[in-house]
Amino acid sequence: MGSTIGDIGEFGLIARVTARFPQTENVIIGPGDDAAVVRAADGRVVATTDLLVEGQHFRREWSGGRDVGHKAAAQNLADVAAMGARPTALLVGLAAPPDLATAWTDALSDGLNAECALAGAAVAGGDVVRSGTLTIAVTALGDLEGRAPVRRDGARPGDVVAVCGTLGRSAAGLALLRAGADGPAECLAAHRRPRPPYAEGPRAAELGATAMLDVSDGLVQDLGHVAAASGVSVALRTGALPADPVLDEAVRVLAELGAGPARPAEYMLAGGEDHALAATFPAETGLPTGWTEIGVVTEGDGVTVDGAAPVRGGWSHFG
Ligand SMILES: Nc1ncnc2c1ncn2[C@@H]1O[C@H](COP(=O)(O)OP(=O)(O)OP(=O)(O)O)[C@@H](O)[C@H]1O
Ligand SMILES: Cc1ncc(C[n+]2csc(CCOP(=O)(O)O)c2C)c(N)n1
Ligand SMILES: [Mg+2]
Ligand SMILES: [Mg+2]
Ligand SMILES: [Mg+2]
Repeated sequence: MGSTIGDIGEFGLIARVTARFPQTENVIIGPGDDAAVVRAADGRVVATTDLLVEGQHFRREWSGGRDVGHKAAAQNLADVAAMGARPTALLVGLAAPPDLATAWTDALSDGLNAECALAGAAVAGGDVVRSGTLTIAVTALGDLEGRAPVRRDGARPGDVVAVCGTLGRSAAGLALLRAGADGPAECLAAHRRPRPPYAEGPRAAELGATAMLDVSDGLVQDLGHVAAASGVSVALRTGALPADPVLDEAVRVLAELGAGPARPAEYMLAGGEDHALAATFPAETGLPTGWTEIGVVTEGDGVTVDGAAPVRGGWSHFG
């Protein structure tokens, strides 16, 4: 039998957790004092927070500690990137039952580290408390490095709407896990460890993106926030969505199991948690390489798909 966090206690757990986090040049003072001190070349700090709650965002039978670490970091680092900023540091709150294995928290820390490394960030501090519900609450900080933040309210009629990153794979992965399927592996991996294109956030900002966000709840729903904040309409074309043979295969597997929507586009339009970046660019700017044009900004309100109001929505926690 391995040890549990109840065996080693709060300060044992803090020592164990913090020993796993590397120091980076962004973090001037890391874990061990009352607060961290994080470098921001810019004088402004981008800050964002998102929680992962067992049962709501992950299940321990479907995701290991390392997966949850990757996902907790990714969903926050993606929000920093979506402002056009470079992630610098994470603060990690862990609420956990005392019988949680230390092997699980070690794996969580390793997953946090590995995902942070992909974005150039590091864990700079956090908190641990006892709780019946396993919860990971992450705050991410970022540096705009002199750039203007890319908000949700800057889309203008005539702009091009584009995405970078996968769409629908995470939702398909979750549906596959629910249906007891063991592949396509890329979809299961997308649910367990989303791969946001971090570097594309600052790049899109430099290239003049007028609005940007990461797709957490579903493309249509999230672009609805851009439309509302900007006072415009977003017109999407399903034919322009990036082709994804892996998603096509997942939908075939799900259809055989009698599970899930029939068309890949439905996963791409309504599936959350891929943390792709969606942005609007002035038509004359052109798109950065690696981005796919999926629609245009027009006068009006709301999001349309192929000229009509979409039927299926995205994720909402409270119905
Ligand atoms: N409890 C809260 N107190 C203050 N602000 C909040 C609270 N919850 C959300 N917000 C703010 O509301 C805005 C929208 O939050 P939301 O969580 O939907 O965005 P997101 O983090 O990009 O998406 P997601 O959580 O789906 O990844 C953000 O600016 C967020 O900081
Ligand atoms: C076990 C389990 N059940 C359901 C889901 C699906 N899910 C949960 S939250 C969310 C949207 C983003 O959340 P937030 O807005 O909190 O960032 C989605 C698509 C999951 N991942 N795991
Ligand atoms: Mg949030
Ligand atoms: Mg977001
Ligand atoms: Mg959400």
